[in-house]
Amino acid sequence: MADSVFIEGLVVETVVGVYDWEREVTQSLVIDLEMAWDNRVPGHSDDVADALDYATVSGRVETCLKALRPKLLERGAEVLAGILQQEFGVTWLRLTIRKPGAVPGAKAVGVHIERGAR
Ligand SMILES: Nc1nc2c(c(=O)[nH]1)N=C([C@H](O)[C@@H](O)CO)CN2
Repeated sequence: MADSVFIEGLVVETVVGVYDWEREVTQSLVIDLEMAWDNRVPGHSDDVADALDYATVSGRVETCLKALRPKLLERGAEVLAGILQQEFGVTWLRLTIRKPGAVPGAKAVGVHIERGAR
């Protein structure tokens, strides 16, 4: 089953970073997320209760990162993956967190993680 629900380019403003100055400001993170989901069920019922609601997930991602204020992008990614698996029942996910402007000369830097099995 190769179905999925995705979120692309979700911008979240939060405190993030390992350096002292970074703990005093907010910076933008850009989230891309793909989550395995059987879309046949909502495809037949036309009921959002059967779907993985990308609006609800987006809100949870934003709330989590704003509260977490991680030092490392890896920490943000790992915590988000756990929430998606435990709270939303996502069995497999691929998550990218980009930190635009973190390295002068690079468009963005960041991390990719993949967790679970399809
Ligand atoms: N693999 C990582 N490397 C670095 C991170 C990170 O989150 N993961 N963070 C920093 C600093 O916070 C940097 O973004 C400040 O510009 C450095 N390396």
